[in-house]
Amino acid sequence: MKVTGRDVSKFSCNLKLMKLQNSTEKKCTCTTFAVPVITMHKTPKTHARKSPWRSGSKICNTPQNSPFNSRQRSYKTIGRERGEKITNSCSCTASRPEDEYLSMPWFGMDIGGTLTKLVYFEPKDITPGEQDEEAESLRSIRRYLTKNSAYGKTGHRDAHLQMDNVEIRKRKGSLHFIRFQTTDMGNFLSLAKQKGMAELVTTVCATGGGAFKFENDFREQVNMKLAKFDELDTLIKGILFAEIQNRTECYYYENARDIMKSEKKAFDFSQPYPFILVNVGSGVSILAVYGPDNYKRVSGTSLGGGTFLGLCCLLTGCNTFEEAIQLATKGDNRKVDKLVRDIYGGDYDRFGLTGDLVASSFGQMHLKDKRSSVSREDLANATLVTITNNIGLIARMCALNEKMDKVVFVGNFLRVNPIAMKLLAYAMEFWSNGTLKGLFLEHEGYFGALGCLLQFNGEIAAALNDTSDKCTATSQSSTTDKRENCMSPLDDTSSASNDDNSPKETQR
Ligand SMILES: Nc1ncnc2c1ncn2[C@@H]1O[C@H](COP(=O)(O)OP(=O)(O)O)[C@@H](O)[C@H]1O
Ligand SMILES: CC(C)(COP(=O)(O)O)[C@@H](O)C(=O)NCCC(=O)O
Repeated sequence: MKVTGRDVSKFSCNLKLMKLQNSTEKKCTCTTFAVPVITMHKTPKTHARKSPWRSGSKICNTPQNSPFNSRQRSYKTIGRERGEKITNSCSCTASRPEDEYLSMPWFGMDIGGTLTKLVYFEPKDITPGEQDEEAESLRSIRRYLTKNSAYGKTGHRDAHLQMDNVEIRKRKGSLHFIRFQTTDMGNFLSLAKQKGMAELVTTVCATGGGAFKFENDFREQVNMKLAKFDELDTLIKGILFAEIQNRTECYYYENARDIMKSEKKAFDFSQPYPFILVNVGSGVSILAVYGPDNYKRVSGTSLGGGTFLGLCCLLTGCNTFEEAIQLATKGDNRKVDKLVRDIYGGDYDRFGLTGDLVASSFGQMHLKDKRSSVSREDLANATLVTITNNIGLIARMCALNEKMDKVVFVGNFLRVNPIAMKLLAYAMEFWSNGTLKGLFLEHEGYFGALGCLLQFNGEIAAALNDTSDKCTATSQSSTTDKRENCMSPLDDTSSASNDDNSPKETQR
């Protein structure tokens, strides 16, 4: 699946910079600076674009050894090129990371508990003039990232997820989706250094727990600062952006109640709200989403993708997620689990529990003879079914509690994992008597990184000023009161809809 972009000009997004890395102001003597994102939307379409990634021209007299001078493109130049408002002011400081984001390469990074996800924007509208002026290291990074599909020990580019014809900050290009094991961060940093990234990039937009954990490593090893964004904020922004870009981003399983026959079908997710969002990463976070900047974290469980992989490795001796899934595909959980029929001899009719339902996960494994007859494949399958059913159950309870009828599952646990997706689709539909729908998204685990990259999108940031969403708070809680718990204060419209908990559609 290669994705060709749709018009995203109406997309609005409100990412919050969690903590500005460079809190010490770097004084400069410049007299002008560009207001980088605020006025982007006022740029006339006809405005001539010049080379946006030329490096070297300086405006701020920052110290020689500062990462803000030689590696950064002039703010003034950037502003003029992009038609941004040039403000006469002496208050220019180099402490605003948003200024630095303007220079290419553009990345968004989600450093998760298991995998690091990197989304890279490759400009495709480079003019010959720009090409001449482009720094060689920038060109070679672009070539390296886009021509290869494997990097270092564990890096992979998911070429099938590439998004073409995407417009970000008035640049047309492609988005590339790259992942590597978070445990391989040391190698990634060495590679980044070796490829000259450290000379070009001063600030990386990052999310996920690793944005905090590895902050010092980035600074010390490659002299890069991390501009940190909340992983749940960026997750939602990334999802909304991908949905707008890609008509077939969202899908469901038709005939979900018959797992053998259920089939993937596109779902129109253009009117998404409200919905339950289940992010199955190493662990699981469950959100109730009411609007682009209006959500709360309603639940979570530590029994997630990491649990599946960990238990599978323990039980089967496998070493990779792909191997675990392959084993699970060939196995049969019924040899491991205790079914209703193993206990009742058939169905438990009174409460609608059919005989083939799992009554007790791994419930046969206390018996020596049963233990000796199960295969690695059966154990892998039972592990997958156990973890997936548990996630499905919690998600369904959350949907019931929030009175929502759509449950969107994301996260890399679903990667190459149709068994889990079909089981989740089944669980949503069957246990709700058809009132709940399980939905899935093609870019599975990349939304956090994508949401981070969208910081580069001038239109989106500019839309912040116009949008009726007035959510600005950054606190997060997991209590059940929506008002207290909401990530952002609600404006009148959204609070009205919030009072009514019914799963009605909210216009985007
Ligand atoms: N190549 C892989 N290596 C390790 N885990 C993988 C891989 N592909 C999918 N997974 C699954 O995805 C989970 C991580 O999902 P992800 O959304 O990236 O979460 P996190 O942000 O916590 O790393 C793993 O726990 C595992 O179940
Ligand atoms: C701590 C996390 C948000 C980290 O995200 P992840 O890297 O797992 O995607 C997630 O693992 C989680 O929500 N765990 C469950 C915690 C709980 O509610 O019990």
